[in-house]
Amino acid sequence: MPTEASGAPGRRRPLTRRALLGAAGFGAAAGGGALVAATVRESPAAPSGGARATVPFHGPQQAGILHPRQTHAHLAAFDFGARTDRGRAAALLLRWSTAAQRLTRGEPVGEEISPPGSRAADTGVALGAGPASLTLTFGFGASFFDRVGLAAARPEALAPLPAFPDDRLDPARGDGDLFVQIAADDPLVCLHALRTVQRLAHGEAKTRWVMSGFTTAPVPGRTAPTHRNLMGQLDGTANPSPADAAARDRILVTAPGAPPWLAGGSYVVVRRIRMLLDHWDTLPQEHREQALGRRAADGSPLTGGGEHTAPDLTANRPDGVPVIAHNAHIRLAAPGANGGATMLRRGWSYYDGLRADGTPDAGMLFVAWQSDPRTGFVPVQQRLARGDALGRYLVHEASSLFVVPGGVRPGGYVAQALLEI
Ligand SMILES: C=CC1=C(C)c2cc3[nH]c(cc4nc(cc5[nH]c(cc1n2)c(C)c5CCC(=O)O)C(CCC(=O)O)=C4C)c(C)c3C=C
Ligand SMILES: [Fe+2]
Repeated sequence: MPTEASGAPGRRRPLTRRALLGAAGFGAAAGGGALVAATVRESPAAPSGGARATVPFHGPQQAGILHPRQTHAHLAAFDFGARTDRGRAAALLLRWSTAAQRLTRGEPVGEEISPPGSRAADTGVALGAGPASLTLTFGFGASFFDRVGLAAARPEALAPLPAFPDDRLDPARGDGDLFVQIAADDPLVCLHALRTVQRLAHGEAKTRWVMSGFTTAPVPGRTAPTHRNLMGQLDGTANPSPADAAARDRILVTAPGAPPWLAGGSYVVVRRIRMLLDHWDTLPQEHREQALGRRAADGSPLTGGGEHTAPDLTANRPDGVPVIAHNAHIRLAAPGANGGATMLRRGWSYYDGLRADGTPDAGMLFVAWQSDPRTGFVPVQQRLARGDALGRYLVHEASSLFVVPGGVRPGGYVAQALLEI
């Protein structure tokens, strides 16, 4: 077990890196110097493609936001234990950052950064399989700031999401002090990273929930193809392009007044949205396409063109009825209908077997990134919840909002500028 906490939970006190490296539950196990050396060691040349492909952990943004979606993901939230304080939280984030750096290079995470009492370091389950574009992306729930004694630093945009009509949320599968999104193009690499993150949280934070998702494997020769969700729709067509600077400003926190720890960060909404697939699958194709406003085969809008042709929301049929229905999903969700609301939707499908009633427990792990949820997700979901034709076949079962700090520089750790102020 870790030694006693270095301060009472919530107590605010100056925190130097030296103090951090001596913090309980970390320094005792690792020895600060060895760990710092490990965090600054530079990566070997990145191999390219498939299992050997790497996405650097360090950079101006955390990896896993703008990078094309990998095929496997675990989304997990953690709650701190009773003894947590700012120093212990910083030590955990240093452990996690060190592990993330190593895992994303395909290197083992050795015993030397394990907290005392945690289970054995690495069973080798993913040996030789990765890093397969592994990314680990860390975030904080609103409760994080209270738990570490930094309530005054909690961003206003991290206010709880409003209640939406017809939400059927399970609190045990939402929120949490800490969040991690782990994604990779190999399922063993992905699970190994989750198990490592859990191991390194030992004595400090407990897993609150985990949700696991998947999408189609990349098609050779096609770059970042739109994926099909479990309703059979091409999903992601109208996403903002991370290559577009104006769009990036709506995905990442780039405002000059943002606190340093948040610069280049983002806010992520995570929702478990079950699909009533047994019902949906029996509907005539025309009805399914009307509910969305796009054709199933190629994702083109019902007003014509190809997948990336802009929908004509003013077009009417000869009888005066709009070609894209008043309650079609893409009409209600469009930025133009929601004050310009923009978000990068980057979710995964899930299948968790059958429910007690024999229907599939399947749907979408909706993951949306934005610079401010109050002008991103919230207005869009408010509109969708009032009458989206697709919504009849969906049940929102879990919901979370996390703030995701900016990127990590070599030798640093996630949210260092917040935790060492
Ligand atoms: C609040 C935000 C949104 C939720 C929740 C949401 C759920 C959801 N969406 C689909 C399938 C599709 N959505 C599509 C487009 C689309 N969806 C949103 C927002 C939410 N969706 C936006 C902003 C847009 C883009 C609108 C536009 O500008 O045209 C599409 C069309 C293809 C695409 O652009 O991605 C599909 C398909 C499901 C199945 C779902 C819940 C499970
Ligand atoms: Fe959508």
